[in-house]
Amino acid sequence: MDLQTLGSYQGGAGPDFYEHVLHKTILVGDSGVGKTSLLVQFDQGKFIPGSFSATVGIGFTVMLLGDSGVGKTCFLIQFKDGAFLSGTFLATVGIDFRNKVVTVDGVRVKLQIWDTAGQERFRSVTHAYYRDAQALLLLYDITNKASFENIRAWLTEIHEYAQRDVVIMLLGNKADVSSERVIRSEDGETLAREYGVPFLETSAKTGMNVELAFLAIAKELKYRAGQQAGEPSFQIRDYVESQKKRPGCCSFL
Ligand SMILES: Nc1nc2c(ncn2[C@@H]2O[C@H](COP(=O)(O)OP(=O)(O)OP(=O)(O)O)[C@@H](O)[C@H]2O)c(=O)[nH]1
Repeated sequence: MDLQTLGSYQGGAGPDFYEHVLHKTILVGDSGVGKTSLLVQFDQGKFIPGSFSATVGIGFTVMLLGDSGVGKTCFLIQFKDGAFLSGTFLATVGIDFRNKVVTVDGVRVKLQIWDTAGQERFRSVTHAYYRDAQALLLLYDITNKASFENIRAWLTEIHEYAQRDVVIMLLGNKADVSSERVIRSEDGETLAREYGVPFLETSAKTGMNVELAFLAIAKELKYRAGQQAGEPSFQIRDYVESQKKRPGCCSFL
C-alpha cells in the first residue's frame, strides 16, 4: 500500500499523516551477534556491556508465543503498562521487545520480554530468537479452537529450537469473554499436565493472572540462577496451583 492510500485509510490529510506511518525493521542473525544490544542502543541510546542484565541484579529473556490474534501484544502491554489495547488489531511484524523490572523475594529481576509475530510467514524470523529465551509463555485464545489445537505444533517447534531446559507456561487468554468460550478450563489443564508445564487462564483485558504468570516465571528463573545449598526448592507448577487457590484469584465478578 502506498503512503497516500494509507493516509486516506487513516483519515489523514496533508503532510501530517506521514508521522503516523509505521516502519518496521527486523533484526536477524545468530545468537550472540548483538541483535539485542543494537536494539537497546537505538531505543535507549546506550550500550549495556556484558549482558542486558548488567544494570540490575539479574535478568532473563522471556518470549511470548502462540497463534496470531491470541493476545500476546496485549498481554505484554497489560503487564508493562497496566493498559489494554482494544480496537483495531495490528498484527506484530517479526519481533518486538519490552523490559520490566520485578521484585522477587526482595531481589530485583529484569525481564526482557520478546513479543513475537504469530503469523506463519514470520516463523523463520522468530525461530532465530528461541535459543536466547530462558522462558516461554505459550498462549492460546479460549474463544478460538484452532489456537488451542495448534499448541501441540508450537510445543514441537519449541522442542526443536529452544533451549532444552527452557521454562514453559501454557496460558489460556481472553478468559473475560466467557460467552464465546469454546475451550474449557479443564482442557487447558489436561494438556498442560500432559506436557508437565504450569497452566493459567488469563485476560489481557482485565489483567487477570497477567502479573502472576510473569512473577511465577521470574521466581523460577531466579531460583535456578541462584540455587544454593539449603535453599528450599521451588516448583513453578506447585506455586501457580497454590496461587490459583488463593481467595479472589482467577474468577470474574
Ligand atoms: N476480550 C479480550 N480481547 C483480547 C484479549 N487479548 C487480546 N485481545 C484482542 O485480541 C486481538 C489480538 O490481540 P493481539 O495482542 O494483537 O494479538 P497477538 O497474539 O499479539 O497477534 P500477532 O501479533 O498477530 O501474533 C486484539 O483485537 C485485542 O484487543 C483479552 O484478554 N480479552
